[in-house]
Amino acid sequence: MKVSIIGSGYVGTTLAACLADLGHTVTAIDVDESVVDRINAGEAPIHEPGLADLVAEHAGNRLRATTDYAAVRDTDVTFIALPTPSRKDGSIDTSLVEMGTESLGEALREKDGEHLVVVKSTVVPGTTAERVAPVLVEASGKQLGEGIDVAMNPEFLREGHAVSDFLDPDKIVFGAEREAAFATLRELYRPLTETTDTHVVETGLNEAEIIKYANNAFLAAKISLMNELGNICKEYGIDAYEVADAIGLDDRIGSQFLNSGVGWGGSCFPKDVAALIAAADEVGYDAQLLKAAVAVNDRQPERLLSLLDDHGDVAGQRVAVLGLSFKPGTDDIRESRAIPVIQGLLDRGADVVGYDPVAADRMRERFPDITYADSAAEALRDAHGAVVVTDWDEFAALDEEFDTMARPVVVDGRHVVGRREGLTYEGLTW
Ligand SMILES: NC(=O)C1=CN([C@@H]2O[C@H](COP(=O)(O)OP(=O)(O)OC[C@H]3O[C@@H](n4cnc5c(N)ncnc54)[C@H](O)[C@@H]3O)[C@@H](O)[C@H]2O)C=CC1
Ligand SMILES: O=C(O)[C@H]1O[C@H](OP(=O)(O)OP(=O)(O)OC[C@H]2O[C@@H](n3ccc(=O)[nH]c3=O)[C@H](O)[C@@H]2O)[C@H](O)[C@@H](O)[C@@H]1O
Repeated sequence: MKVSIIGSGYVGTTLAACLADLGHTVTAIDVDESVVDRINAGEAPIHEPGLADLVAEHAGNRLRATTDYAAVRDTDVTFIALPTPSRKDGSIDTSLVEMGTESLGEALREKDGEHLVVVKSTVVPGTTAERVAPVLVEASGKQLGEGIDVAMNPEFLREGHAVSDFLDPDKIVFGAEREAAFATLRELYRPLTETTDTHVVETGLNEAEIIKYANNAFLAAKISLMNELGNICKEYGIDAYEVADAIGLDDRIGSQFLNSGVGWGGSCFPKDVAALIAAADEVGYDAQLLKAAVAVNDRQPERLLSLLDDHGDVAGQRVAVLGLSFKPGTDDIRESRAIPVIQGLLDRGADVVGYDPVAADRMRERFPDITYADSAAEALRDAHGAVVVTDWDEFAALDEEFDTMARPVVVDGRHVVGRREGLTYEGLTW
């Protein structure tokens, strides 16, 4: 099939490269010329394992990029993979999706034949039917079901595993109102559904939209629940990881996403949980459990720092922050727990030295005045304490580096550094 994709970020580029790999002809549309140039040059505009190879293989062949929305006319399906950021009150801002839809609709005015518009962005219930569809109808001059239609196909990929998650998903969700839209989506995903044992869920637009939020809210709340249990365990001197291993053996609980510690960050969990709380508020429901999940998450960085405080005042002392990205395998620092941790240390008057294998440059934009080390060893040297914020594998291998600390105290927020002689070790929940 001929597919166009509006927005070439984490989701759009992964979708574009993977659909090209599945045999479709794909046009990626982005307003950012540098993104377009990179894709056309066979380079991935974002870092994801396996993505550069796919872009290099298909660019100039089944994959091309442009800034020109007119390119959608030569395609059968357009995905909208534009950002849906949080507003100050937590609700999502759909203005980029609506602007993109308007440009798309205007371009489709001159197109003959059927066209399906698929919302890939994460949007609250009602967005596709009540915001995207009316803008599309108005801009294109066409009626739904008569030359044009809308569908919703949420994305569940994780950063750092985007390509493998897309090509081997647990489930694919199609939301639509008419059979023709479902048929197009089935055809598009056929190369995947025929070769993997993925489940396909066919449902309505609003249902597809909320399934995405329910998925993320469940996972975020699961981590917060484990953090709550972990905090209780810590007070009793019990290792919460032993407890998690045991409860995870119950199939009804499952062993994944039970890693307690300094909490969840990233571009999606915080934004999506806030958006669901705000959407619930709007329809008159007070989402108490989700609010509590956020409150527990917000508290973890301060709990980490109070464990460090127990070992002495850090004012005027060098303190190492190991890990700056929101999780290992990425340089993404959006909503990283390292941000409140660094801020908390600065508020205490500490002299902060941060280290991350890939995310230091990004964190430098947020905290230009702290020191950045080129290695964990350098960060630890002469430090009066260290906190571990990201579970990079290399931190598990640290050993003699701790001997160079002025005061060898480590507070581990990710259960990654081992206990060793000569080191005062504190686990956040163990
Ligand atoms: N990042 C992730 O891991 C996941 C994100 N999502 C959702 O997917 C959506 C997109 O997120 P990301 O891919 O992370 O965004 P992103 O910020 O990585 O990329 C967005 C791209 O859209 C482009 N853009 C902005 N306005 C445009 C316009 N009017 N026309 C064309 N291009 C335009 C930007 O230049 C940028 O390249 C969001 O709703 C997000 O919640 C869903 C699942 C996973
Ligand atoms: O909507 C999205 O964008 C995506 O959000 C998450 O993916 P992602 O944010 O890339 O990363 P995760 O691996 O889920 O980790 C999120 C945060 O939770 C933390 N986490 C994760 C697991 C765990 O057991 N404990 C824990 O604290 C991580 O350190 C990280 O800060 C979801 O896992 C994806 O399914 C979803 O598509």
